[in-house]
Amino acid sequence: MTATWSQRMRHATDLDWAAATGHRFVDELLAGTVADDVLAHYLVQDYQFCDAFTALLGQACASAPGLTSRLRFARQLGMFASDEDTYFIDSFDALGVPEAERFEPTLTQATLDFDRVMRDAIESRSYAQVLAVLLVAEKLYLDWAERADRDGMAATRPEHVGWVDLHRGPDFRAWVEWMQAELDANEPSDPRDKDAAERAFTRSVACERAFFDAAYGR
Ligand SMILES: Cc1ncc(CO)c(N)n1
Repeated sequence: MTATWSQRMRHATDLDWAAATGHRFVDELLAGTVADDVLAHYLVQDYQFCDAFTALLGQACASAPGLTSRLRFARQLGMFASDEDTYFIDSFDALGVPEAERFEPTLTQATLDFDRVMRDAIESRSYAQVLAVLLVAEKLYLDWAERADRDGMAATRPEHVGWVDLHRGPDFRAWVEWMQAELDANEPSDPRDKDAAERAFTRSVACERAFFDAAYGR
């Protein structure tokens, strides 16, 4: 079997992908040893990431070719507005993150860069470009979270376990696999759109790695 378009994009980013899924932050999260200030900083920045990400999901819903795909994104948007947001609020409470930090933090360069990638995809309105960024964000998180299934997880605090559990399990896996098949089924015939989607994919993987680095780089 020859590799699909999405598999080729994925393999072209092997180095950054492995650095992100094997990152110190993930090691410490799974071990339950991540320092509270590191986790708080990461979650504060990630809440801002989630703002652009929600907009990106909305664009996917708008750019999707038909009702079946559109409803798939609509369901995921609903999950984001409930389970994922609850996790953030509960974790901010547990970690004592003040209001201003929750809603108007100073953004790190890594967050700004990732935000740009997502906003570029939104502005393109290209289904392939939007899906490429979404797929990286979700598949890379599935990959590191499934390390807990393979190796076990020593973490027990809800702020730790909750973040792992949001990114693994049969439903999350099915969502990621659906998106990957959807991207391959919608490989652009326009070479410029295809090229832009490939660049969006690559940039997103580099952003994921830099985002974890930034949790320590203060
Ligand atoms: C930075 C980042 N990438 C991916 C996800 C999950 O999509 C997340 N919550 N944050």
